[in-house]
Order: sequence, then C-alpha cells, then structure tokens
Amino acid sequence: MHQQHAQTTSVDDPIFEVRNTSVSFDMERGESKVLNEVSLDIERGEVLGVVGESGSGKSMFASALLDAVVDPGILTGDITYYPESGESIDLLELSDEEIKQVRWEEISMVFQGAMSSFNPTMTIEDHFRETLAVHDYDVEEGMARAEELLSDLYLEAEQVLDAYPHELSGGMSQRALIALSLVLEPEVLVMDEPTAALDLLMQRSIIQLIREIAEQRDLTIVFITHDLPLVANLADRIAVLYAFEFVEVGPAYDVLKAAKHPYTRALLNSTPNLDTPREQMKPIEGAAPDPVSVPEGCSYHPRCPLSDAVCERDDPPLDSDEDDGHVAACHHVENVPDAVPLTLQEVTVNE
Ligand SMILES: Nc1ncnc2c1ncn2[C@@H]1O[C@H](COP(=O)(O)OP(=O)(O)OP(=O)(O)O)[C@@H](O)[C@H]1O
Repeated sequence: MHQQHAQTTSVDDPIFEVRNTSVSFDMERGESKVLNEVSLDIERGEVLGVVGESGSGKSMFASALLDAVVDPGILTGDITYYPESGESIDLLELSDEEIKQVRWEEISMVFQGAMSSFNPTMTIEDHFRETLAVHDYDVEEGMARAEELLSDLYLEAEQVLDAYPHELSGGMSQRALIALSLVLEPEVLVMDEPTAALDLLMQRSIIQLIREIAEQRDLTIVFITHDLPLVANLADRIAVLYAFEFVEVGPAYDVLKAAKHPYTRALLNSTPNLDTPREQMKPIEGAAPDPVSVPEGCSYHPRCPLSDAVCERDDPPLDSDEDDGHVAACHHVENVPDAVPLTLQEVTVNE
C-alpha cells in the first residue's frame, strides 16, 4: 500500500488547501486510483503550473478543484477554499446548487479546445449574455466587462461578439473562452492545457496574455500542462505530478534550474527548450504506470537510476527539512544531481 503523503510545503496566504485528496474509479481490473492522496497549498495570487506526462492525473487534479470529477469517479479528501472575504468553504461538502454557484463565480475553468466548450448554434455574445443571466449578474454591466476583457486579449470585441464559434480561428476562440471564463470576475482560473491545440507562436502569445491578466486582476491561476518549458515563462511555482502524486513542488526558478526529483530532471532533459519541435524531444525511458497497478514503494523506482531496496519498499513523502519551499519526494535527494545530470539548461525562466 502507498503510505499517506506528509503535508506538503505550506504557503503564506492559501486560497486552496488540498489535503489527502484522491480520485478513484472502480474498474473490472480493480480499483483505479487516478489521484492518490495528494496534498498541496495554492497561494492567493500565484500562477501555479501543474506539470506531468499524459495520464499522470493532471486533469483529475483540475476537476477535483471544482468538485467536477466525471462520473463514476469518486473524489475523497478535503479541499478548503478561502475566498478573499468571508468564511472558508469546504468544497467537497457543498450541495450541487452551492457548488454550481462557486464554479464560474469564484473558481472558473478553461479546457483545451474552445470549440467543444461553445455551443455552435449561439454567437459568442449569446454565450456571455447567457452566462451572466444564469448567474444573476447585471447583463449590461457584464457585457461592458466582456468587451474590456476581449480587447485586453487583443481581440476586436464587436467582431468577436457577433461571430459564431466556427467563424473564429483556434487562437481567437481560445481567447474568447478565456474572456468568458473571467466575465463573472472569479478569484481562481483553472486552465487545463488551454493552449495545447494551438501553434507555438499563438501558445506563447496567449501565455503572455494570461500573465498580464493575472497581474491586472489579482487572479490565482492553476495552469495544467504536459509542457514544462511552456510553464517556465508563466508560473511562479511548479508542481510536478508523477503517477497520480506530486513528486516535486517549488518556486519555478528552482524547479527548472535545480530540480530535485529524478523524474523532474528526466522531464527537463526530454524537453530541451521552447523551440524544440515536439518530434525531437527524447521521451523518458520506460512507461508511466497504469493506475490499476502502480508500483509499490516509490512509484518512479522502475524507471529511476537511483532505485534501491528502500525505494522498492517505501513511498517517499513529499516533505523536507529545507525551508525554501522546494520539496521533492525522493529517498536519495542528495544524490540526484550526480546521478541524473541536467543535459540541457536552455529553459528560459522568469526570475
Ligand atoms: N472516466 C474515466 N474512467 C476511468 N479512468 C479514467 C477516466 N478518465 C480518466 N481516467 C484515467 O485517469 C488517469 C489520469 O487521467 P488524467 O486525464 O487526469 O491524466 P492527464 O495527466 O490529464 O493526461 P492527459 O494529458 O493525457 O489529459 C489516466 O490513467 C486515465 O486513463
């Protein structure tokens, strides 16, 4: 059995406290735990990048934050949300009606592929008006905000509002969706691979816009991606998911320049820099675990050059004596830099 992870690095002013949170599916092959007892604090106003390979549980973490795990997934644990003013909210205890209000108004979400989020028979303006009306906001005031948001995202507001979703390019519709997700002035925006379907140039310009908007509006952003170099330019902190658990959390600069976990270092070595075409990236050897049969002990041990009997037996906790907020779940943290040297250091990082 996996041990319960110790509490992770705490932050000064948490907007979320996620504790021992799991998502599981009952499968014919056995219990599939696709988020495994994760604990993490998210700081108010930060951009947190959540990074991991495909199938590592990133989307499960995103949907857990909105208590929106798809059926028949079972979400357990504690997620406390601290609004800017008022009482803290135990998200997993809310009624369906209450959680609907929190979503969009407090915590909003943008997924990959705007097209599937828009209704093809409605104009973009209809989407804004409907969202405002359903949440009992003043529609005219809200539409003024919508125009402002669209132009902050470098879109011609009038033209975009009049358009049907299919009339917009991929980059335009993704930006329109970001504007829609912000029209109710939420405190948190959870973005799950919001730029994955776009070309590199458009991805970068949207990342830049997201940074600007986060700063202007004091937003907390949880940005989920498999693309480590992409978040390098965006995130204040990075949390790395491997096999449904966080294996490393820390300030973006430290995680990118001095990663502590062998997996994070392998991930960095597999993604040389922002200009490297995906096809040229070197995949990490071995396969990511199947959620039904996650290895005992440290789940990374079958792929790790430092693995020994302790790693095969004990799941390392995500804690450390370090006081710099940079933690890694590894029994051999001090030996990692020699055992897994960073081959490429070209990731550009916001300092
Ligand atoms: N409806 C479902 N029923 C059972 N298992 C599921 C379901 N949806 C997802 N999973 C499994 O949960 C695990 C985590 O999925 P998740 O979508 O969170 O991964 P991810 O890191 O976001 O990957 P990707 O980048 O490919 O979206 C995967 O093994 C996936 O197969």
